[in-house]
Amino acid sequence: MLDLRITKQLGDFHLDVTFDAPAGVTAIFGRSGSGKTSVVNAIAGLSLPDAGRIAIGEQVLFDTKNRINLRPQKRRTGYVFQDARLFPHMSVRQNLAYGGRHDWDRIIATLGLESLLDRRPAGLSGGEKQRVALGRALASDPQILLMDEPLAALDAPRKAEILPYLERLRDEVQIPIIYVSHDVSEVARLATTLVILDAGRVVANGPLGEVLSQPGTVPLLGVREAGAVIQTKIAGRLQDDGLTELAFSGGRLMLPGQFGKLGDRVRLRIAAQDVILATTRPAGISALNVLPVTITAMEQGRGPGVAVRLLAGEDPLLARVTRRSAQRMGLSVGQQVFAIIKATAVRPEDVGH
Ligand SMILES: Nc1ncnc2c1ncn2[C@@H]1O[C@H](COP(=O)(O)OP(=O)(O)OP(=O)(O)O)[C@@H](O)[C@H]1O
Repeated sequence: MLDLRITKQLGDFHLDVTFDAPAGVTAIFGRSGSGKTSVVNAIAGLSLPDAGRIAIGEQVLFDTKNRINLRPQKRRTGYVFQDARLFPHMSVRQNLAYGGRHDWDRIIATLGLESLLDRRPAGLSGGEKQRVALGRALASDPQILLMDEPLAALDAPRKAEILPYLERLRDEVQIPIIYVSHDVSEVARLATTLVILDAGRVVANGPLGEVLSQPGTVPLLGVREAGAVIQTKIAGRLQDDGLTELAFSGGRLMLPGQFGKLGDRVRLRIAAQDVILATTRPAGISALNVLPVTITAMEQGRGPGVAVRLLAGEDPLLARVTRRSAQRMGLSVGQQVFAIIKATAVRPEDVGH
């Protein structure tokens, strides 16, 4: 567990950040200039906070009160940057060995590096280079992995290619992974914990599903990007229709596509704008997914929209409706309504594991 509490003045910019990061992926999300890189650099020891404390488990990396400031080399951090920064004259095998020899075979298997070992970085795709950079960072046996926008330089197909490796890594390694990103769909796919920064401060922080379903996050994520993430399991297949049935605490959803075997876990992001609300169970509509839900919070935005937090079973969902609709329907907290999710609204990149 990372335990961080720091302040730093950078010109006119004041950074004042406190959060904990358990094992798994803690995504630090925020728009450009919100302070994400400054936080990661403080963990790595590349920049010195004015005050605060940074500890990983029992080990204190930095503490102004007790005058502790471990040098970067002593912090055992694995750092992966936006560009892979591999040594061009070395093979993949040599690049990995430069990191170290820790858990070598498992790292190679987890990141699918077997077939790349004898190649040089110049011959690798952007996604392959990042996998090697990640392997090199892990081979040094870090106690924390820091990833600063590792996919930002990749095009959509390369991103789609590398995301399953990152999902596997998240589920296999025991150390905290700090993942900086300004891409909501990436965060929704990977994060266990989400920290949202705005102008140098933490404005939301907690388990991913909880944070993403808070109506207050809508303006921070953007109205089109806002939406909840739910964990489901594959419960069935309708072969003829090409539909998969996913079960979660709130009921069952039918989605087009194949997402794995029966019983596999599937993580699904449902954009707030793709959820329609009805006060009575609708009949005669084409949408396949109608879930009984309870309204648990509502928040009016600056524009014409109202963000509505819903509970489907034990899982929170988020819907965005116009203020006019909310008034006309008489929506209020505690009310039982129906959420309608169009089967084709969930994009392939919003389905993960
Ligand atoms: N050495 C410095 N002196 C003055 N201001 C700085 C310095 N370093 C960073 N800043 C300012 O601090 C703010 C936060 O920068 P930081 O790079 O941490 O943000 P970020 O969220 O990582 O942004 P991006 O996504 O664009 O990388 C910015 O406004 C930046 O201009």
